[in-house]
Amino acid sequence: MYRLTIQTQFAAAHNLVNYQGDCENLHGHNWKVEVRVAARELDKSGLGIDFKVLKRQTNAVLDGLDHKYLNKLEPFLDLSPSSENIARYLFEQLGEVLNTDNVTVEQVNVWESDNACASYSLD
Ligand SMILES: Nc1nc2c(c(=O)[nH]1)N=C([C@H](O)[C@H](O)COP(=O)(O)OP(=O)(O)OP(=O)(O)O)CN2
Ligand SMILES: [Zn+2]
Repeated sequence: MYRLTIQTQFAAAHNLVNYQGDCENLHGHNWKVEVRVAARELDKSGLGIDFKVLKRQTNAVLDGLDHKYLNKLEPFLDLSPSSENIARYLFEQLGEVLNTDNVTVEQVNVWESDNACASYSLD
């Protein structure tokens, strides 16, 4: 099995729901996003999936979050937009566009800061 990872980022505002502390107030982050996929086989170019495709599809999903107030977006109307829930949302959205017989989205890591990351994965 081959494993490929890309990194990208988005900026957005949010506030944690049902949370007591500073983070219940509106604030923002520059989230770094890492997407890891597994590929069973390589194509004739030796690629599991083109990094360009992986980045383009990821950025297309992130465009829906970039420079938005996450709490006001449909996926987070009834769900606190924590990094954990953002990671799961991205995992599910990316699975819909990237999963094939050959490629499987395995893990999404969402870095809220340089030292805090939440992940969602297959198991
Ligand atoms: N498990 C999680 N914990 C927290 C999340 C989260 O998404 N998942 N999010 C937050 C807040 O979004 C908050 O913005 C982060 O606050 P904090 O960790 O305090 O960030 P700081 O940069 O202020 O870190 P310090 O090291 O405390 O200065 C909170 N927790
Ligand atoms: Zn925050």
